[in-house]
Amino acid sequence: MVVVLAMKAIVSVELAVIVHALMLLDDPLLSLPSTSENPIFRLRGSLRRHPNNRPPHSPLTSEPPPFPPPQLVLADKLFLLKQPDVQDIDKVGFKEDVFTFVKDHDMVPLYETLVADSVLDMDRTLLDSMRAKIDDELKKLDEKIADAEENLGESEVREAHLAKSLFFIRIGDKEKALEHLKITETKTVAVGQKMDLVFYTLQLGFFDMDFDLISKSIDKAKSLFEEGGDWERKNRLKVYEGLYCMSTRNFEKAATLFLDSISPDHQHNDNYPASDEEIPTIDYSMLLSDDTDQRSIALQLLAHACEEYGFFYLVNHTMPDDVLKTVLKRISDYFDPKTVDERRISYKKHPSDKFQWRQNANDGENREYLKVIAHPKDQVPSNPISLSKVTEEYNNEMRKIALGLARAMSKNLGFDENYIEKALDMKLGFDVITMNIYPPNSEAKSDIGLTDHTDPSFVITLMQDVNGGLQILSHQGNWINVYIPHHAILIQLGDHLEILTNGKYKSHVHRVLVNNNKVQRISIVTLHGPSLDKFVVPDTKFVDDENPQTYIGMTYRESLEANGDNLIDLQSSLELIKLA
Ligand SMILES: O=C(O)CCC(=O)C(=O)O
Ligand SMILES: [Fe+2]
Repeated sequence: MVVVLAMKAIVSVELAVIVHALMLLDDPLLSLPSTSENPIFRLRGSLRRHPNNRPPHSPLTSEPPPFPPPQLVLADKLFLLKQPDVQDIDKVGFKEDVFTFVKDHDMVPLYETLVADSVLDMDRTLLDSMRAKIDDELKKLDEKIADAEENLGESEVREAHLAKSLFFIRIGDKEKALEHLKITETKTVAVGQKMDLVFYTLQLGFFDMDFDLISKSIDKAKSLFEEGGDWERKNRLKVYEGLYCMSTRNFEKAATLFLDSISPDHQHNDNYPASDEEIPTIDYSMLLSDDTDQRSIALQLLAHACEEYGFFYLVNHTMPDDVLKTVLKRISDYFDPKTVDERRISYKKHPSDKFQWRQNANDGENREYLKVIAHPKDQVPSNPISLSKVTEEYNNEMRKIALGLARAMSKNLGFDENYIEKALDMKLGFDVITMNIYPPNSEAKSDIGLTDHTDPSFVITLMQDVNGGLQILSHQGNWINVYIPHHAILIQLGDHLEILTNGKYKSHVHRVLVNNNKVQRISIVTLHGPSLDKFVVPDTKFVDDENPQTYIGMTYRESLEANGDNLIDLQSSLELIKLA
């Protein structure tokens, strides 16, 4: 009676919370399936997620296992059945549910235990029929494995072994399931698929609260992620780890993990409808990979994202987690609502072309922001504020990423990899960081955090603390809600890449909503520009009879001065640069 003994051993509040937390993630699981259909397949992909919240457009990924695992619903009912304070009338219902589940999934080992514990009555005919079905099914699964091993490819062999592992999970035979998951692992190459096997193991661990198995599996998953892995699986692991933390009473860590993995329901605003269309995801590590196949897949995906979208999420990049965390913390401290007057006074005293600070709460804009020059070094003011060191570190890291993208894009455009760097003279590139907080530390006067605009520069990189509010207008004219996966960077192409490529790679309009003051959000937006003196004009390579030159040339400085109070203001002047 492993299950029930383990259940008893657990402090009731914790188990109830854990199982109910799982259930909250997917309401349909509250009722047990009443058909003989295998819920593992029926519920595949049922993890409630933002529609935009999908793995990269990468052929190397596949669907992870269902979440939450249906067996945990069974564990919940079994637990409630054993509680003295649960009403008898409710117990009758739970007993029926448990019986149906056991019967539908041929869970012979659990049935025998429940009969021995007088929870269920013995029905010999049922037991024999379940055993016969298991034998029958195992025979078929073994035949499939033999056939795959003899006649088919590696992926079919893996699939056949996985099917047998899932069968043992379904009938609740933990030992055999673990044994067979190990065999399946030896047939698995892709990191994502290896992760999925760990998720199945975690499901087994949570079913009977096998803490040793759970913690070993979490460690294993984490080390697998060091080899790569998509963000959705990483999010999923956070939920599992959060549950584990709850069961060990580490509630603070659990809360952080849950919040990190949550989807941004709060970001919708009925007055500014936008779709949840998928935004491409590019794996930076694949762009730099030594494996030529991987690199070429990543380059193709990047070319598609640049031409068809003009924005994408960058994952598996090189921005260190601690640098991002520190900069976000410092910005949050800096925007302390109690010190807003100090900031106002301080910025009156500073050169307005080196810093710009504003607090706007009006119909057209509702944000507080600080803009600072981050590159080249001789432009960076001797910054008196607490942020200078962290923004310098952050920008050093982000510059490397922007230059890495410049190299990849140069190749995609048919040039050698230094092309963009030279064409925009990025060694002396003018980088400005804008730190935004929405709504500002005063009541917002409208829904608009930042109104529709495009940005000058080569690319714009954006990181943030929470999702919510940013919308991008697609080239097809639809507004799309942006949901940046945890720790990913949103990359947007800037006006000057559009000018250089004569419109092949376009910048795009975007805006920020403040969502009725529901969520306060910090973003760090860097415009990685050409050097101020670089004359930027469409390259002749992109100009021919079919594609006449559509932009006039001017230096970056002239383009920034054309439409702003000063350079740091960074207003787009694309409309002035565009030929009719
Ligand atoms: O904060 C955001 O999400 C976007 C900000 C932005 O577009 C900008 O600062 O140019
Ligand atoms: Fe912007």
